[in-house]
Amino acid sequence: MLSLHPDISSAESEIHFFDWEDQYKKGLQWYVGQMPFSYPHQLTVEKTPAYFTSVKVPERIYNMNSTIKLLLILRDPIERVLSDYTQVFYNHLQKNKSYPPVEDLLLRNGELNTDYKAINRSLYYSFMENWLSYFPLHNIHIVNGDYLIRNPFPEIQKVEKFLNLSPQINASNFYFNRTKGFYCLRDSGRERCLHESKGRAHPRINSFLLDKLRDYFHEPNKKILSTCWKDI
Ligand SMILES: Nc1ncnc2c1ncn2[C@@H]1O[C@H](COP(=O)(O)OS(=O)(=O)O)[C@@H](OP(=O)(O)O)[C@H]1O
Repeated sequence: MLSLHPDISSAESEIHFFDWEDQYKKGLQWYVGQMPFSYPHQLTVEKTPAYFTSVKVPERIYNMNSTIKLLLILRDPIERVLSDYTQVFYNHLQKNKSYPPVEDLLLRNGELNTDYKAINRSLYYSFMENWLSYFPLHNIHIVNGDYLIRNPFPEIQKVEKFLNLSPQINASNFYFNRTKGFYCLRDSGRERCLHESKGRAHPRINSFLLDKLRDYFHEPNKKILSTCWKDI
């Protein structure tokens, strides 16, 4: 979930991007609890994926700024489950710890293990309801994460429009990197892909588990699509 301070969003705004996770990795923990200062011409963006599923965060953000603009990237919930699993798997691997195969975690006695956190976190509508009790839908822009992977430019154009920014990014800012298997950014001759931990191959799952996941997410998917994502 990205939060944006809208009071300074104008065509002249420059984006000031702040990533708590990144600050943590760089060891700059003293920033925690305190947003960095930004200049009046800067549009401040903060990115914290864990906000979306937090029960307390919507109210806290509302109390800070009730007209804030929110960006939410959602992808096929099954892909999100597998992405979540893959991240945790590699985190364990880095610490030389083992992690069970995906089927062992997602299935219990032949049924979907709905207690597995990654499954719960993919029930988008259940979290969205809480956000919508504080923020109007028109202040939340949902980015289709699967489209973003396949063809990022149109998705970024929609984001610029939502933020009332004059178009600053164009199609030539993206190029497909065959080695990475994803689009990467090109700006003033400089090329940059997302970190190597993003875009790792997901485990292949058997059709039994896939069907269970499809069944489970069928109704919640319909709900989020019909209430929040009508233009897709
Ligand atoms: N251009 C490009 N390059 C690499 N990866 C891309 C790109 N665009 C979208 N993605 C998808 O973003 C997923 C990682 O985002 P995360 O949600 O894990 O990021 S974070 O939680 O905000 O840190 C990541 O998920 P995984 O594939 O599971 O790693 C990617 O599929």
